[in-house]
Amino acid sequence: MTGQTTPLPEDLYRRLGSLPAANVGDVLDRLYVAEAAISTVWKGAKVVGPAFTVMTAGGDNKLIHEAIDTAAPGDVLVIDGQAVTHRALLGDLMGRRAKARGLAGFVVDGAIRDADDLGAIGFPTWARAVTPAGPYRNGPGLLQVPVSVGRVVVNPGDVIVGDDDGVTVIPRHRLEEIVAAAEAKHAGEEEARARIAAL
Ligand SMILES: O=C([O-])CC(=O)C(=O)O
Ligand SMILES: [Mg+2]
Repeated sequence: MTGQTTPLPEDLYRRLGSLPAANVGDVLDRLYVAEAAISTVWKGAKVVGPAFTVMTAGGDNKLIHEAIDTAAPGDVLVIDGQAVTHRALLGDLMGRRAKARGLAGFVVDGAIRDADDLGAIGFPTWARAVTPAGPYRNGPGLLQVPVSVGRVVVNPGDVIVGDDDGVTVIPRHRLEEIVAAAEAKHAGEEEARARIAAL
């Protein structure tokens, strides 16, 4: 199955782009937040976009190459690498191809390499580990199936919100409700900041 993801309504990109992943997680009852090991490989990365999912055998990136070629602009590749960290599933060359295709970022339950170069090209990437050891490219793997990343189930089209704190996953059918609730939560925190500053 390689079905295309549905882009988000434009205003939701803007609204989610100004919300911390933490506040989005808060209004999901603090569930749907990838465990801490799934962390940004360069500081300042931020992503919002629909998940294009990849399940791959540990240490093998054959299906990630296919995903880079077939995902839609704006998609976040969410890669279930079985939490294997002794081989990097991708690096800056794949990041450059993904960026050239207009993809929005990588979230990898596995390892990556070339972390500094991914930062230099500004391609948002979260991963469990960084290692210089390269991948194999034999398969197997699957595209656009439910996957697990950082102990959270991600379905194709779920909405990924990633920042310096980590990655939160919004189930697609709850998108509008969760964005509105997270905005209220964020506004409440901004008020608290102002109150504290005035003490
Ligand atoms: O060699 C690979 O398959 C992964 C890699 O380092 C790159 O994409 O730069
Ligand atoms: Mg490389």
